[in-house]
Amino acid sequence: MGSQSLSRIPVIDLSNEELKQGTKTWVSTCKEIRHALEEFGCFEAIYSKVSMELHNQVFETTEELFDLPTEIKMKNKSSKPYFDYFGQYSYLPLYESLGIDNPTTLDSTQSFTNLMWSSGNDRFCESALSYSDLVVKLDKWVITMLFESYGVGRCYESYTESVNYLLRYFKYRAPDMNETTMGLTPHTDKTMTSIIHQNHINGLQIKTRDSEWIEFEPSASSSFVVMAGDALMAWSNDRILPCYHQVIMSHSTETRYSLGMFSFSSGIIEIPQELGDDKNPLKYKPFDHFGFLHFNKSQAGKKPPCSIKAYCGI
Ligand SMILES: O=C(O)CCC(=O)C(=O)O
Ligand SMILES: [Fe+2]
Repeated sequence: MGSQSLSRIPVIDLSNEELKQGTKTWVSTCKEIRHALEEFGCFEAIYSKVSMELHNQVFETTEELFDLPTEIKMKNKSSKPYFDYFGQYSYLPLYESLGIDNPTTLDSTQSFTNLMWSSGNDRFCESALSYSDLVVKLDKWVITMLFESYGVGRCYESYTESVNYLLRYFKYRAPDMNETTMGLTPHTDKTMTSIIHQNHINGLQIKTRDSEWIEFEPSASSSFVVMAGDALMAWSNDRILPCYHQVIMSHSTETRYSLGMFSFSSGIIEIPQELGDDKNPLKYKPFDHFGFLHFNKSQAGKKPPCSIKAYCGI
């Protein structure tokens, strides 16, 4: 494992109202996104549509959520793998997390809120909904530009029709003296994309291709880390490698709260023919994304070094 470095991941400003399809800025931003994902598996997006006020409201209500009794939080269950409550792990004592499936719909956000607070919590529900709406727009923007930069804009419609978003809330408390500082062990996400946003406490580290760990330091409160997941690697025929990351908490700091907007396809992901050629034939069969999540959680999925290749590699 390499040492921690001061270098940074690419920063791309996606706040620009002028960013219209077909303009010069649009074309150059498409290239920047593709380059960042191919070289780093991630980038920092500046996205000021999430205002300071919404940022504050989201993190205040996140704190209220984690302050609920554990048995209430454990009611967050799902038949989908990775969509339920995580926490109370002896090897990860700092970490806890909850998820809202389909967070851009009032029905889902409201039913999650009512499950957590039987007498309701309008502020939580409203901020979750407004936040999700904006971050899903950011994700769709990134996907549009990425698909376009590969000349496969035709795939965008069918992908977005089947996309299933999951909003996860994370808490990492500061470690006690002599306690592990590991917030989350090194991993890649099983998603197409993951968009992470945090409060003022750092901890997310990203591994570069040179095996250096970079600590993510947001440039602003409107900073988001956009990461490629394993499914995007397969979709891109290995042009994009997934972002390897971990969370490490330093001693004597406050609690870190973060939010992740995770994208999954509820259908079959087809690898665009255009992303293969004679030298690089397609390396993956069309695959069922949720089938992959189930495989990854099974005993068989834990053995291979790369579970997506084991699941649908050719
Ligand atoms: O909290 C973070 O910054 C990252 C969370 C994460 O990597 C995950 O849940 O997959
Ligand atoms: Fe992750």
